[in-house]
Amino acid sequence: MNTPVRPSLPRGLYVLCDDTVRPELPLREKAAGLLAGGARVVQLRMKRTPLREALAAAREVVAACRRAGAVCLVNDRVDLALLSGAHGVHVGDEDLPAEEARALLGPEGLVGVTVRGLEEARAAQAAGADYVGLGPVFGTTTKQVNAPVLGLGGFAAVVRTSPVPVVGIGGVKLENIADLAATGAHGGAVASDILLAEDLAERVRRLSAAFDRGARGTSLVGGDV
Ligand SMILES: Cc1ncc(COP(=O)(O)OP(=O)(O)O)c(N)n1
Ligand SMILES: Cc1nc(C(=O)O)sc1CCOP(=O)(O)O
Ligand SMILES: [Mg+2]
Repeated sequence: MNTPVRPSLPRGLYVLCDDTVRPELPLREKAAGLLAGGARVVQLRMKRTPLREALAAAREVVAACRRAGAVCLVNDRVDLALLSGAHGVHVGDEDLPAEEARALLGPEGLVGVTVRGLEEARAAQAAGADYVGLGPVFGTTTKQVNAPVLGLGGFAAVVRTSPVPVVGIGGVKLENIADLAATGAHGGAVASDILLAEDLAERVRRLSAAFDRGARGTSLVGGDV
């Protein structure tokens, strides 16, 4: 009998396909732009889309991601992740607990968990998380976050000792993603810096390249990004 294999979370740029940023642009068009730019990880974050529309959007975006070979995670909703055939889910304090998300998804689903520090990262691992989203690394206007800004130093300190891969989130942009990657972060999650760009695909390309450069230790601080 074959053991189900859980996909691994690709390292690098992690994009939020978000309905709160530039809400007039449909999610499927956002996803098309992100995938055209080579996005390898897409999180579908739907905060204002009615449930049935959200299910339809999830099915469309997951199918597009699968055709492009990208990993698609649904934010908050394990039910939508299961119904749409997504690769997994991302949950935080206001969502199902990580243990329950893991139980519902089974061993083959990816589970990401929001954390604010090292102790929470350890707890997330014990609860079955594959990775943690740690933030806010920088200030963000996309969401009101009730937690202090970590800054690059605070973020790096958690990355160094976290038992699970860490994706940085909150105010991650072209001018700071290489430095974020240079801390050893597994990924950099970006919403507004991409979704507000005129050319989403081009912004994805530039952010991915900057992350990869930073991860290789060749970040040019203040240089050509
Ligand atoms: C990669 C990643 N990290 C953190 C979050 C935040 O999740 P959560 O705390 O559940 O807040 P909402 O996104 O649901 O507002 C995330 N979405 N992605
Ligand atoms: C959805 C989200 N969660 C955060 C957290 O710290 O938990 S920060 C954030 C917003 C990310 O958007 P942007 O890239 O536009 O700053
Ligand atoms: Mg959530």
